[in-house]
Amino acid sequence: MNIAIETRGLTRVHAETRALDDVTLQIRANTITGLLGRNGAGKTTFMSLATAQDRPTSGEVRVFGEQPFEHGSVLERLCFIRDNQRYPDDYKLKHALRAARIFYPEWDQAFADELVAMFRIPEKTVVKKFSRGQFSALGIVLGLASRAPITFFDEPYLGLDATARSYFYDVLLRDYNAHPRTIVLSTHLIDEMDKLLEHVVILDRGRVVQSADVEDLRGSAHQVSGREADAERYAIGRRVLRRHRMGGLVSLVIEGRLTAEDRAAAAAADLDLGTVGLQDLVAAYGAAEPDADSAAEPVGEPFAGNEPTADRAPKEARS
Ligand SMILES: Nc1ncnc2c1ncn2[C@@H]1O[C@H](COP(=O)(O)OP(=O)(O)OP(=O)(O)O)[C@@H](O)[C@H]1O
Repeated sequence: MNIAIETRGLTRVHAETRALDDVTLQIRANTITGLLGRNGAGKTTFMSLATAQDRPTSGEVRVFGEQPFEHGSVLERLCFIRDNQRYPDDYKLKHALRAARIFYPEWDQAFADELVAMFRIPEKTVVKKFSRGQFSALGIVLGLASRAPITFFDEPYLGLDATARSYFYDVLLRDYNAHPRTIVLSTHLIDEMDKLLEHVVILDRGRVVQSADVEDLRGSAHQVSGREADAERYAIGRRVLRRHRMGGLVSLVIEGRLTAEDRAAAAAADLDLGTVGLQDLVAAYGAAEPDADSAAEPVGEPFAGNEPTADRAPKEARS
């Protein structure tokens, strides 16, 4: 397996906050990996450390086998598009493109021009006067046209309208297929990006609670719904990741692959079985706050007592 990024015990502490806490993981080369997790989970911190924009408190990060800090040959292969990127006051589109052309060895100007036209990025306005969506679009142009071997996007869609977001997902996939490379992106729009992601790393309060291929994750749980008493009986002895209650009905996200016995048990109890969406799985693994309120958890009510813990987390997350 070709590894692009590897961390061991990576930790970043700010005063009282463990922004990243003993993170050991690997990100495969030539995959699109989603960094998922609630606000403050440590996603930006992870990207800042991997791109040498910040230093770990302890532990280490290796990018293409090297420590990135002050390692020019590694840094020139990285592109980090931050959601709050700063540009010089007088910078216009052409200045940002010119700087990118100098900085990124694989820069594709024709592709950048195509993207600028599609996103309708203004040429005469200084970047600091851009709308939020135009600002994000500029980041996307720089990130994609850089063709950097590893490109990090930190919530690249902020302010983009639905048409522009859909265009971004399409063009990202098209360009990634034509020019395979490693893409790491943080997102809260899990349902929208579901089809883009091959691997996900779910962070919660600075720790990795899941690092898995999306296909494996999808198969790692199932959903059962029906009358509450019947569903709860089915759940006895199984680990319930999420509960959604609707009147006398309940829908449970249950850890574990569906077996023939599960199907028989569900059919006997007149329960419906279904697959679990990535959003629900992430909520189950990455946002399982026992007392999170329902407004913060629109997909359902987390089940107290079933919060993922280190001994329940998968092997890779624990190692
Ligand atoms: N420079 C800093 N000083 C103090 N605390 C910080 C600093 N940078 C990050 N933190 C804290 O570290 C934690 C992780 O922050 P981080 O920005 O990595 O989260 P995130 O997952 O990217 O969040 P979001 O989804 O809201 O962007 C947060 O609690 C944040 O307040």
